[in-house]
Amino acid sequence: MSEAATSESPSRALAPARVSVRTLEIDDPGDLLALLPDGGPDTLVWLRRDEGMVAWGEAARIDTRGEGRMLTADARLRELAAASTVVDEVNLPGTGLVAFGSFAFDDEDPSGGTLVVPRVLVGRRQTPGGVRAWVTLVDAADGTDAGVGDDPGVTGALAGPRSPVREPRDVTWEPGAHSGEDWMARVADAVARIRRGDAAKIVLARDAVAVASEPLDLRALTTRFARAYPTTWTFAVDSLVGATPELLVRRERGLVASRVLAGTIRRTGNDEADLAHAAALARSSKDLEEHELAVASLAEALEPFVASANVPEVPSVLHLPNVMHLATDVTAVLAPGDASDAPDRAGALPSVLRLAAALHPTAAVGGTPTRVAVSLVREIEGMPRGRYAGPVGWLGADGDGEFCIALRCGRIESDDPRRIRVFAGCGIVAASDPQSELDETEAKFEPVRQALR
Ligand SMILES: C=C(O[C@@H]1C=C(C(=O)O)C=C[C@H]1O)C(=O)O
Repeated sequence: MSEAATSESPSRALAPARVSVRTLEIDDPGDLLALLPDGGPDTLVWLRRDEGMVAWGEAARIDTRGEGRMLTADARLRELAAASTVVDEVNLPGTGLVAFGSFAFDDEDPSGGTLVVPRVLVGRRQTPGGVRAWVTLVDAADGTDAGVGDDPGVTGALAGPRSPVREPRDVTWEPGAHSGEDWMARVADAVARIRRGDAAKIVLARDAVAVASEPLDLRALTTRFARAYPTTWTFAVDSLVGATPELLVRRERGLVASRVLAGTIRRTGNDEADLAHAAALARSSKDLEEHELAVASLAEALEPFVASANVPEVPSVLHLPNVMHLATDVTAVLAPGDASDAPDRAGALPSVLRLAAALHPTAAVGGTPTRVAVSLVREIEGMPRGRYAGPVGWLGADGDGEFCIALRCGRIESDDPRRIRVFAGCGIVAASDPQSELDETEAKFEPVRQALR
């Protein structure tokens, strides 16, 4: 889609015309989550295996809606970056001007999408030479001082006042849009449509609402996610919080990577039995078929952007504490964009957000074929997904960054932050059994349930 077409999508940009950004190297602060001053809605987290970023405050915010929500946001961020002053003394992925983003699954969803440029960001990353850490301060004002002249900004950012972390208390659960019985009837409906030949795969999700006695603290939730699921991406962006195992796309210096997951079994807690189940999963024709559909659709969507791609022929089994998934890690080398695609971007590499826009929705969260499956999801699921199953992640002004698929997550309600709506879904194919799919959603709710316990 051209930039001209995307600019028609209704959007609201609260971004100032420019910002002033400065990144400085700091000593390794260790636990990044411990630096967050409070756990309120402006908390931003992107963390995996103790590496990543935490951030807070809003120096700039870009809200978009509609089909072009990601491309519009990408273009707005580029405009902001072009007008801004950036002093980056570290030059690693995640330094300089960085925005965190989250986007709705469905083009028509009123929750649209958001990019936030935080006021303060602290990051840490393993490099061949050891851990490197940095702080980025962003000034929304038009001045040139990012507030770090004599370092009081950095000191203030790292040692400022912190409110006590509020652990979630007295959490009760309310049913979501549909009862378990009702949802299984919807799965049976999807299976019937698939057997009739309407689609090959339809991903159906369900929701539930947890209510705590006090406003939920994003520091408490992300700390629990990061501890229990260190190999997944723990995130908090625009009140969407979770721990997702699925990388939609990473762009780093001309290389792209994506991790396709499809095909799932629940873990039993008995390692020996789980190993046998993992072997069975790797041979299960239902799961392999579901997985192949997902890999093929990702490779096809990536194709126009890359010079070469490596797509393993056989999936591996990803072990998580709650479930195991069939997984395929796809890697590729990007090719510069051509003028017919985006005239202003001829010769430039597509940003990670542009790639995310092209890949979303994958078969892992929509189905196959994409268009038909997404309209069947809308019709059969009967529930707004909001930001669940949409892209969530971050990007830098240079277009590098990471977007995952927002799974194993929930969104804290803005008008009542004691409440969080959580989601889980599964790929339905011709051989799916409604009760097993319901059990699978229960296993996928587990990370959020555990974080709220
Ligand atoms: C849709 C979800 O998970 C997706 C569906 C899977 C499946 O059907 O096997 C596996 C991983 C994810 O790609 C979810 O967790 O909500």
